[in-house]
Amino acid sequence: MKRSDLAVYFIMGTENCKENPLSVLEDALKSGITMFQLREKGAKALKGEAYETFALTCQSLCKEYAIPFIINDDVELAIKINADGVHVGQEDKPLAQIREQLKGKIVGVSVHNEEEMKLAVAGGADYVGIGPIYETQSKADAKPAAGVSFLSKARTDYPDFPIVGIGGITTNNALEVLRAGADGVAVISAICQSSNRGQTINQLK
Ligand SMILES: C=C1C=NC(C(F)(F)F)=NC1=N
Repeated sequence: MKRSDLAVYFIMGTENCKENPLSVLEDALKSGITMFQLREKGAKALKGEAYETFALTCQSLCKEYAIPFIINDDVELAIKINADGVHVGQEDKPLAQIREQLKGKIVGVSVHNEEEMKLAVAGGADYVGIGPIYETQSKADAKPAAGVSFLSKARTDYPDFPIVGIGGITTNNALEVLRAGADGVAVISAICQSSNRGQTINQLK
């Protein structure tokens, strides 16, 4: 994984799209996203066979565009379908165990403070997600918007570590996140709901 892979990190699940999620993903891939995370959450989340089939279809679309395909939380599925990696939160399995299970794959970790950042870096994470930077519509149990202050601090403490900002990021505030030191921005709604994804994605870079 290169730091530039984090430039426009699209995250999506079936709950985030009104249109067909696969056509949204293909349009986003055509429009220049640099990384994709399948984050299947919510009351109507796909489960079992349907979830795996959907994941495999997303994976093959990403492969067509040579874009890293990341699974949120589900380490077992990521291993089973040989995804390019996983993104995990603080509540998931110990990072050391995930790192062991996914040697050579991308392991991303959500961090919210200096202690979590220190543990993620020491534990072998390939990148960290910091947020929510702004108010988010996409995560029901999100912590309050933190702004860019912790992101700036993390960049100061870890000048060369891959960091992506997440939470309420749009074409209107992405630049602030990058100026604060993020390698890129993770986006759900701004891309899912865009009427011109090519333009939106260019304005996030
Ligand atoms: C809760 C999350 C926090 N950060 C990220 C990412 F942007 F990928 F780092 N993904 C998530 N699912």
